[in-house]
Amino acid sequence: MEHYAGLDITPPAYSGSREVLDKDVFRKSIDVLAIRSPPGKVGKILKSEITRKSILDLPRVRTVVSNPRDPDGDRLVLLRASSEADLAPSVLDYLKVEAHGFENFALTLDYDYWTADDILRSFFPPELREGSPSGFAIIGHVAHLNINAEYLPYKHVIGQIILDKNKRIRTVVNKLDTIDHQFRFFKMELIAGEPDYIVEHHESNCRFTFDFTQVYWNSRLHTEHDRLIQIFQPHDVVADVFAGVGPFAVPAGVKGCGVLANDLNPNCARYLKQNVQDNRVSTGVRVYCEDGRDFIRRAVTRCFDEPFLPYTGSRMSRTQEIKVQRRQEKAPPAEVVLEPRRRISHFVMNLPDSGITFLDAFRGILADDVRKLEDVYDIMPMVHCHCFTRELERERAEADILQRVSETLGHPVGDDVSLHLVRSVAPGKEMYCISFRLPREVAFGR
Ligand SMILES: C[S@@+](CC[C@H](N)C(=O)[O-])C[C@H]1O[C@@H](n2cnc3c(N)ncnc32)[C@H](O)[C@@H]1O
Repeated sequence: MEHYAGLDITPPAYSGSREVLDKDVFRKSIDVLAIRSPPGKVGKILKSEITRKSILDLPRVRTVVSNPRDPDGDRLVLLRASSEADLAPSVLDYLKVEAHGFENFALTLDYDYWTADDILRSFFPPELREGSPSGFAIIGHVAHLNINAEYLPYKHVIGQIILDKNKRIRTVVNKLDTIDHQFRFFKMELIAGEPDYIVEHHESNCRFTFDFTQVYWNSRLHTEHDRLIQIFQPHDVVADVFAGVGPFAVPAGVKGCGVLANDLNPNCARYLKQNVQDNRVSTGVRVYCEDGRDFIRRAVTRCFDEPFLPYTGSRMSRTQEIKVQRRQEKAPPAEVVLEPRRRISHFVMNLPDSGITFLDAFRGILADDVRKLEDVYDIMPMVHCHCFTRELERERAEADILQRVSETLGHPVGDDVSLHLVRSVAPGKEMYCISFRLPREVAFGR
């Protein structure tokens, strides 16, 4: 309970219906001490070091109001006090000189004043007050909650409060237990607002549009997306095996990378294409919709046979690119030799549940009798593979992941390897990203 020198600034205990929120119950009148001040002196009183800490300072509440009994006369400056006894002697002495005396003022706080947390705590029966479900993820205009079973009877009220208290939110959904096992998106139920699930979400300075009911999106991964995007150099080619709607692929394209982006979910591929267009990276980002294993096997040939245009430091339109290409074919500039990009520098594999099991697809991807891939792949690609582990202790987690990776590759990973703890996804379950250089023995092996 928050006390302001005798003032009880807490919402009233809820006494209305538990099915439908009765907003009137949250109206509360608080007797506040005020001083009468001539309009010309209000500024001085507000700024005074002596009174500063005694002035009422509540969010969204006006501190200086007109006197209901004398609207054209003195102003009322509201204090953090219910009576003169709450004020320090120095403050009383100062105000006796500067102001025209004290007055009681009935301050009304209502539903609009209280925060979502205040209202939820007041609304729930005492046994549910701790840990009330006010946390949610925001994806575009959608608030996404994961409500615990004991709060489910109140889900519509919870949704209503979140909707009322967050102006950007138009739709509130609760995650249901069922997950689409292949494409990793959750079933959800509408608990308040409009049934509009097509969101426009911003991440890594890019705009993403997608239907939140049909594709995977997790805002908690944004630092992981940014981390890998920072590792990519603008001249790199990146193959994103499980690209979703493009949180790695699109920003990488914006950075200048050539990107082969793939997702087996046709809805992902559809929105990925749209996001590529909306962020104007169509020339650098190519979209595929196939199984990750096939995509890994085809990526090298695709990049070799249809290389990405050289990185020139700027994003170009298709027409500009063609012009540059023609110019280079005719007379490449003597000082800067811009090579078409035929080599994949990074594979990204964010499907933590089963990503490691796809690593066998790398066996022999560079064993090609026709194309001279040894010359192009003087530097081997890095593979960034996300995965889960039940091992919570760092050394054991690393050993567990390394063992599974080596087993599926059929070869130990070399020295160029690092592991990054992405986040704890559940009690006893951590998400890691293992980054390793693809061993030559694996890629060139028959
Ligand atoms: C965990 S999500 C990651 C999406 C995105 N990369 C991100 O970071 O938000 C995994 C993605 O892999 C896709 N997927 C699942 N199985 C696949 C497969 N066999 N081949 C290709 N994509 C697959 C899913 O549709 C989903 O979009």
